Amino acid sequence: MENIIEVKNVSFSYGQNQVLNDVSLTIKKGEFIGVIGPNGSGKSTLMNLIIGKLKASRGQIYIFGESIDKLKQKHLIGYVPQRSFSFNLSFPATVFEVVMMGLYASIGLFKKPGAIHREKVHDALKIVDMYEHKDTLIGNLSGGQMQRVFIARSIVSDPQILILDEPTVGIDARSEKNLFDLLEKLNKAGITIIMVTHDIMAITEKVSRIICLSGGKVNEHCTAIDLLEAGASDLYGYPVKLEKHEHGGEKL
Ligand SMILES: Nc1ncnc2c1ncn2[C@@H]1O[C@H](COP(=O)(O)OP(=O)(O)OP(=O)(O)O)[C@@H](O)[C@H]1O
Repeated sequence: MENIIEVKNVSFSYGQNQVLNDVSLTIKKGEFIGVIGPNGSGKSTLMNLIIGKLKASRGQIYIFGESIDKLKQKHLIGYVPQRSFSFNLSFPATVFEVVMMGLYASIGLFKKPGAIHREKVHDALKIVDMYEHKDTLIGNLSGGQMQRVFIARSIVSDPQILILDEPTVGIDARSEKNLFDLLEKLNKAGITIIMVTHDIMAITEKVSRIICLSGGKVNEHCTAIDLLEAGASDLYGYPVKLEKHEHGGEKL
C-alpha cells in the first residue's frame, strides 16, 4: 500500500517547550488511525504539523510524497478541529452556509458559488445525514449534529485524508456511535482517517492502528495498559500510572 503521510524525524517546540522530539511515522492509504496520549502530549500539535498549519522545527513531513510546504492541493486534506475552537456558534450561519465554507479555497472567498458547488454541499450533507437540516442555524444544533456538519464541511472538497481532533467530545453515546459509523463509511469509501481521541474503548474496535504519543515520542505498539492510562489521566486530569496488582488486574 502507498504511503500517504510520512513524518520523518520531526521535532517541534513552542518557545522553550519541546512538544515533539524526533517523531517518525508513516500512514498508508486507506488506514483508519487512532491517535491517543495523555493531555498535552502533542496530539493536536502533530495534527497541525500534518495539515501544514505549523512548521516543524526539525524534520520533514510528506503528504502524497510531496513536502507539506510545497503541497498545492491542500484541499486533499480535510480537517475537523476540536469543536470548542472551531466555530463561533453565535455567528448566524445556516448549516448549508457552513458546509459551503469548505469550498471557499477552490471557489475564492468573494466569488459566488455556482450550481455545481451547491450540489456538492447537498451531497456532503446527505452523506452525513444532515440534509434536512440544511437551513437550520448552526447554533441551534445538538453537539452530535454540529459535529456531522463540520465533517460535511471538511469532506465537501473531496479530501483523501480526513483528520479529526477529538470529534466525540461533548456528544452523547448514541451520537458518538453514529459518528463512528459515519467515519467507518467514509473510510470504506477510500478516505484515510486519522482521529485524535480519548475514547479508548471505541477506537480499539474501530481503528486499524493506534498511535500513542507520550513524552514527545510516538509509540506504535501501545498496550492495553497504555490505552487505559491515557484514558485514566484524562479522567483525573493528571498523569495516572497503572501498575499490575499482585493478584492480577490493574489498579490506579
Ligand atoms: N499555541 C501554543 N502556544 C504555546 N504552547 C502551546 C500551544 N499549543 C499547545 N501548546 C502546548 O504544547 C503542549 C502540547 O499541546 P497539544 O495541544 O498539542 O497536546 P494534546 O496532546 O493535543 O493535548 P490535549 O489532549 O489536552 O488536547 C502542551 O504543553 C500545550 O500547553
